[in-house]
Amino acid sequence: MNHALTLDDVAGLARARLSPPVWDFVAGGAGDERTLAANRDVFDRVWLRPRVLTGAGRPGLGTRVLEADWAAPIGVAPLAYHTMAHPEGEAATARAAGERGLPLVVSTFAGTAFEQIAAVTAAPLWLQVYCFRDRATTRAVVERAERAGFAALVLTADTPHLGRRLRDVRNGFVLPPGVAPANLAPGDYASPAAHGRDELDPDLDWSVIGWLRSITALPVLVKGVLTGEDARLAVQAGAAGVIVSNHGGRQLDGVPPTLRVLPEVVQAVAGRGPVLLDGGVRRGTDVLVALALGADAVLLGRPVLHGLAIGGAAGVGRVLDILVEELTDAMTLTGTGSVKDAGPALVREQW
Ligand SMILES: Cc1cc2nc3c(=O)[nH]c(=O)nc-3n(C[C@H](O)[C@H](O)[C@H](O)COP(=O)(O)O)c2cc1C
Ligand SMILES: CCCCC(=O)C(=O)O
Repeated sequence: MNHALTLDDVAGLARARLSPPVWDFVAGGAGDERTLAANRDVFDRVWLRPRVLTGAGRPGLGTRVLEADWAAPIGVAPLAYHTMAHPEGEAATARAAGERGLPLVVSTFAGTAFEQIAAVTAAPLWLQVYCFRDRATTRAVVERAERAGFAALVLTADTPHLGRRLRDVRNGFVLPPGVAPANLAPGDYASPAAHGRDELDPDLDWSVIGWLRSITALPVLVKGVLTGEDARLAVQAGAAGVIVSNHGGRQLDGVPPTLRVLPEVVQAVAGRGPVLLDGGVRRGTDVLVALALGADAVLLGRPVLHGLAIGGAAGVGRVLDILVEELTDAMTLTGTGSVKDAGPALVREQW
């Protein structure tokens, strides 16, 4: 594990550890996986403009999001069933993130009880909310997370139903034995595709933000925003922030890579709350580019499950350490002293 020097190294090791259908469930995207590929390719089309002799010295990576301290502008994206990758699941992830002062967004479909997750980290925990047709189910999940000490809700808005993930269709993917949601009532969750088709509420509109705010005191962020128009509506509806995300290319194939739409979302939100980005972040320079184009922080998805697969909490720790070290390197070598110093002058499109 210690010879893994990049997140791609970790992915390579993880692939050998996971069964092919689980690997495909994690790695795959919707349709032809055009959006999945673009999320990464877009970072290759941007170059950094380093400033020299700035006197910036060793950079400070710390930042504040929703009045909480993060040791770096990097959090863990909501991912269903960490227990698919390692038996200790979200508890292992939370331990690794917590030891590093980094936040974790816990999925509605977490494989570990919220209370167990909260017990092992002092870093911020946010609950990702899937809104079910049965609002009582959603309400129970939200109340449980709030009681466990979670600090914010992240409403996933891009999933009126689960996208067409052809790898899973071809594999007839079902959850491995022993993997189930730990914070939902017992039920038949074996096929994410079937459950995601039948149980999620496809009729949601912006009033759901008001409803969530009526059942909890927690701030609500909206995840899955890809246009300036929706970013504006999110803030108007009472959202505390937005997450620019195409669900890691797993929902509609053909929507743009997140980095491309980040500037229009940042402009629309206009400082009225944090703007986070996920999708394809695999290197410290990717983080720095996202910050330069206006993100307050990024969330990391699949690499976290890769880390779990290769070594539980230690594996996730390795993934987070690599990204933090790479970001430190990139900030040092561009003369960027702090997160807030990263601005548009730092990047240039490929020419
Ligand atoms: C296996 C897997 C499970 C996911 N589960 C959820 C989930 O439960 N809720 C959610 O909002 N997003 C979920 N996502 C999407 C991630 O939060 C995130 O948007 C995406 O993975 C970021 O892209 P990246 O993997 O390229 O870093 C999932 C993604 C993967 C790969
Ligand atoms: C029903 C599980 C949904 C998990 C999810 O959001 C994803 O796989 O992208």
